[in-house]
Parts: sequence; structure tokens; C-alpha cells
Amino acid sequence: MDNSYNLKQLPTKEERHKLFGSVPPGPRTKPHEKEKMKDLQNTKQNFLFELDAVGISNVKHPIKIASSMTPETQTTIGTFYFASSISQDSKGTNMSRFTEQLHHYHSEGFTLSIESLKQFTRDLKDRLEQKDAEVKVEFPWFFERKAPYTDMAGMNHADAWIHVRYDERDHHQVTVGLSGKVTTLCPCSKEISEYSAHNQRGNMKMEVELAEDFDESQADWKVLLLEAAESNASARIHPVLKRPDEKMVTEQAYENPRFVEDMVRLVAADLYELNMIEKFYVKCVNEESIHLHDAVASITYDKRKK
Ligand SMILES: Nc1nc2c(ncn2[C@@H]2O[C@H](COP(=O)(O)OP(=O)(O)OP(=O)(O)O)[C@@H](O)[C@H]2O)c(=O)[nH]1
Repeated sequence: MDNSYNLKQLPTKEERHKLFGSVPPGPRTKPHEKEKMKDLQNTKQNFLFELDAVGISNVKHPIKIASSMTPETQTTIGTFYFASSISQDSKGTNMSRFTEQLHHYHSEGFTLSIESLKQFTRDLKDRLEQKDAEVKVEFPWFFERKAPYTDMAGMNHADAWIHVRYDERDHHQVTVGLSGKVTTLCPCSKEISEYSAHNQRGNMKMEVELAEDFDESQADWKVLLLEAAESNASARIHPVLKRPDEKMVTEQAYENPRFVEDMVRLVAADLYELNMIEKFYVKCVNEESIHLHDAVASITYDKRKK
């Protein structure tokens, strides 16, 4: 038996939904006015444990950022994490308030910065009626890069993040980070080979805790971290290279060979010299071109403890 419809005589959309299993609404017995709804998350009772953090993550939102490299203002995509601690006698947090506040800031024209996130966490703590609040936002940051000989420009990017924690003592802890790519050329390969040396794309990750008095109007932390990684690498990475440029970066890499260990130690030395950094973590992952595996090294250093 042929049950197929003639395509010119499709059933209506409502009939089609019924055909695929939609059923009429069932009886509604629970209130739909907010005041009459049970507020489970605000139940007060002994719930056994206080929680360090409860909130929402992976919230994507357009953001405006400022940069001391071109382009100086840019709209990019932020991926947010919001949270606060909650007490033992509180069942849950009010999760809608995180995105409610983000939308409010966005409609007021908010530019993402350490200062604006400090304000954001203070307001969030009050809005949540909790004793602390934290926000972490990760975003791609774009910067123009010129070729070393021809000066031809193109756009590079690195992943940046800011994490601000506001505590009950009215204190902000600010951590910022950057992940970017560099060229590294193997010193061992250069040493033992009659000619050439293998090289790789190195992934640098730097996360630093900033001093409380750090003034972002005096220094762009993104540029400082990028410079720490790139100025210590065998060569920088470029979006556009003509032949004279390619010759320059190839020779520069050969003149500046780096092991993965060299990379983290050299970047650590630069971060050590920057006074506004109190603690740092540096990691390098080299995507080996002569292996399927990666080479990896890392260091954590807290200046306050040394
Ligand atoms: N606390 C908690 N809420 C959740 C969870 N899963 C989903 N929700 C959210 O609960 C939200 C309701 O948000 P609330 O902020 O508590 O809503 P409300 O009480 O009407 O909001 P206020 O007017 O701010 O008090 C929905 O948006 C859901 O996303 C969870 O595991 N825990």
C-alpha cells in the first residue's frame, strides 16, 4: 500500500506536528505567576556543606575590548564563567541573575577591562545577595602584525582571559592570561646536523596574578605577555610573509634556537622582572615536526614566597 502524500497536498503544519507525535497540552495545575511559584533555590535549611562556587559557565557574549596595538578597539566574543560561594543553609543560587546582569552591562555599553570587571563582581555579589562573586572571561584578541622586511600587514590573534574574584573583605584578586603561538627551532637538531634544523609551532601559555595596584591605563597586560613570549622565541609568527621576509624569519630562527625548557625559563625571567606581576605560570607545548607527540615544559613561581 502506498501511504506517501502527494507533495502538492501536504497536511497543514499542525497536522504534520501531530503526525510526528505532538499532543495537545495537558491540564495545568501549577501557578504561572512568579509570586505564587515555589522558590526552591531560596529554601533555607541545613544542606550539609557550604559550596566554594556555584554559577554558570560557557556563556558566549559579544564584548568590546581595548588594545594598545592596532586595532585599538575591537568587538570580539567573550566566553564567561560566573559564580559565587553559597552557605550551608542555602539550597541554591539564582542563576538567572548572572545573565541578567551581563545583559544590563551590555546595554549600558560596557567595555571589558579589569576595572569594569571589578565593578561587575561587586554588583554581582550584591545582586546575588552572597558574600563573594567571581567572573572569568576568555576571548580572542586580535593584533596587527607587519612582516619584518616588507612591512606588509595582516591580522594575528591570541587567546586572552581575565579572572576577577571579589571576596567578603572587599578585596579583588585579579589573574590574567594569554595563549599565543611562536616559532621554536630545535638547538639539538641544529648542533648535530650538517645543515638545517627542524622547527615547530610552540604554544605559549602564561597566567599571572597581578598586584592589587596594577593600573591598566599605564600598561596593556596583553601586549606585555605577548612580548614576553615572542621576544624570547626563535621567531615570531606572521600572517603575511614575502620572500625577503621569509628569508629573515628563517635565518632569525636558526640564530635563536630554543628547547621547550629554554622557552619557559626565558619567559619566566621576563615576567620575574615585571613588578606588577606577583605570581606566574608559564607553559610551552611544542608541536614537534619530527614526531607525532608534543614536547612540554612548565613553571610556577610566586614572588611573594621567595
Ligand atoms: N540554582 C539552580 N538553578 C538552576 C539549575 N539548573 C537550572 N537552573 C535555573 O533556574 C533558573 C531560575 O532562575 P532564578 O534566578 O532562581 O529565578 P527567580 O527566582 O525567578 O529569579 P529572581 O527574581 O532573581 O529571584 C532558570 O533560569 C534555570 O536556568 C541548578 O542546577 N541550580
